[in-house]
Amino acid sequence: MSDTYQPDGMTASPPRLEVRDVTVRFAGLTALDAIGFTVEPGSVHAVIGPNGAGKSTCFNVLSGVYRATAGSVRFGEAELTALAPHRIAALGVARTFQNIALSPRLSVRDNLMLGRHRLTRAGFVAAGLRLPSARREARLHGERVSEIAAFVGLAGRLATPVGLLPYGVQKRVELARALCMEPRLLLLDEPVAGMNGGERREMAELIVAVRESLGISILLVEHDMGMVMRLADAVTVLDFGRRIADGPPSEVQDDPEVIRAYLGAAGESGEATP
Ligand SMILES: Nc1ncnc2c1ncn2[C@@H]1O[C@H](COP(=O)(O)OP(=O)(O)OP(=O)(O)O)[C@@H](O)[C@H]1O
Repeated sequence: MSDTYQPDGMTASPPRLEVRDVTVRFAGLTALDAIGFTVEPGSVHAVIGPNGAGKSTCFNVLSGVYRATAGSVRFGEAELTALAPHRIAALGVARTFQNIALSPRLSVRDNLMLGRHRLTRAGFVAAGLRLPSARREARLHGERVSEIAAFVGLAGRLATPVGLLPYGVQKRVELARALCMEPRLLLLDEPVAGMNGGERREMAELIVAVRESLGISILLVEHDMGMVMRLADAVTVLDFGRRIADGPPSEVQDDPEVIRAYLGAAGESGEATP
């Protein structure tokens, strides 16, 4: 991994994310029931819970895809609950998806350039006419893309169409694309789902590198308990839309209610316990 990539000036110290009393109801079903937690600046915070606990709903509220029925989400001074996804992204909140959301026919470089879209100042017409200002801007974005690709270990793959890459590498491209938005808070939705052991270890190392080298706050939803316990500074546990535990991993994993929730889920679905 390269050490030349640094966050831009805006990312020097990320704001605190404060989720307070957030409720989401879907036609009679309460997917989130007045949940709250705080992501401290520069920390790795995990949201875990059995299937259907409300983890994805929580992510969708934070990124503006779902509107909360009640409650507030503050990112520094900004209230996120009333904002559209592109406005939230503009504040420096970037996300990856559970299922890869890249353009498989485009090269890694082109996918990463799409990640820089919100930072592009040259208008559509200037870019289309290839005016000098637009060319200069494209060159700077291209250099930044190269730095970020090197940071995540993709320098040699920039010209490769994403669809030809192994799954674990595609997940790294997704993370790189999110970094291309120069985020201050990164939302990672099951970053190691579907990966083999080696790919999981590499992704875990990359997440640590992002936190340590860039100081970006990271909020992740993850089923791999071993990874959560090793990586996270703090863990929030959801079950049936309620917050049942919140704290450092060492405390949360011994919490009787957490053990009960996971044992119950394992009894129904055969999933691993924490
Ligand atoms: N758009 C929606 N419309 C109706 N119900 C929904 C919607 N999205 C989620 N739900 C319901 O809300 C509850 C929480 O779902 P959610 O996907 O947030 O859980 P999860 O913890 O992410 O689960 P998993 O681990 O399986 O991804 C579930 O009962 C789900 O069926």
